Amino acid sequence: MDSEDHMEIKAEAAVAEVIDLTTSVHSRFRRICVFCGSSQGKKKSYQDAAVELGKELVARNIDLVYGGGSVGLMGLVSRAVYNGGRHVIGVIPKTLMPREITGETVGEVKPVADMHQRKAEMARQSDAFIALPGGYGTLEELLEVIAWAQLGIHDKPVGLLNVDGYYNSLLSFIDKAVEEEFISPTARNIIVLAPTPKRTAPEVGGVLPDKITTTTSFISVPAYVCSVLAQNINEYSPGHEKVVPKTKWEMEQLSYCKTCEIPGLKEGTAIIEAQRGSML
Ligand SMILES: C/C(=C\CNc1ncnc2c1ncn2[C@@H]1O[C@H](COP(=O)(O)O)[C@@H](O)[C@H]1O)CO
Repeated sequence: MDSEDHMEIKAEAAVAEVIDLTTSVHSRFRRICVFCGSSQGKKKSYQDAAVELGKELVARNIDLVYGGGSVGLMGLVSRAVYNGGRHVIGVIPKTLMPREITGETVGEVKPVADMHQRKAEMARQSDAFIALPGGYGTLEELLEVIAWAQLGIHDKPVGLLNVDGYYNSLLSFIDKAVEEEFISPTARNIIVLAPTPKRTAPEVGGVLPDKITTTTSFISVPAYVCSVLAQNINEYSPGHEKVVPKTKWEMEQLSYCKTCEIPGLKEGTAIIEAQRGSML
């Protein structure tokens, strides 16, 4: 047995131990919203991470909120949670509902009018967010919940599962924005953690780092990373300053009456969306 094999066995034992420990951990979250690709991505590690994240949620008795459908990583994570016996809520805009677009959704389907409502509903339903690799849709969803956290619209943790360094360039960009003083250093920490699973980490051999940082290296075992991610978002408390307190959003969210179903209101009249702030 060469030293690499030996290392791998040690790491697998460590993973087993971590999973064992975490299955008995009770999360403060009941539901987590996962943003991820409607495609599966090129590397198997992306797909493995989706399945492992789903299993980790099950192990922690956490239900899933996601964008509905069975395509890509969305399908993998939702089936892993559903097959593990947890509740799955898929929030789908009516226009995406035809089966040939999204595939067969497992669990509960919440139809919504459009993409804006979908994001609001996914946020309302969840206690935390985790992004896996994905494309434009995932990026948009991820950046919106980060921006909302910065503004104080919600104070829910946002986790990033940086599988195989997929998000390294985004993280470098964010670091650049901090350096150039467009993002405050404290707002940088809205992203709870960014593990980089990499098969290069003898230092991991059975030892759990307290916190994962962007530079932490990992043996490429998504289960381990998912487990630590779940633990770290569980411990998150917002450290950044809030521009507008949540209570103010609750008071001042405006929307415009489109259907005019409210007696005495003219179509297009601004109304206070009383529910919205309290939903988030
Ligand atoms: C256009 C494609 C598939 C369409 N099917 C989708 N079904 C449900 N939700 C979707 C779909 N495509 C995008 N989404 C949402 O965006 C996120 C993923 O987008 P990405 O661009 O693939 O990262 C996902 O979280 C959904 O909310 C074929 O791609």
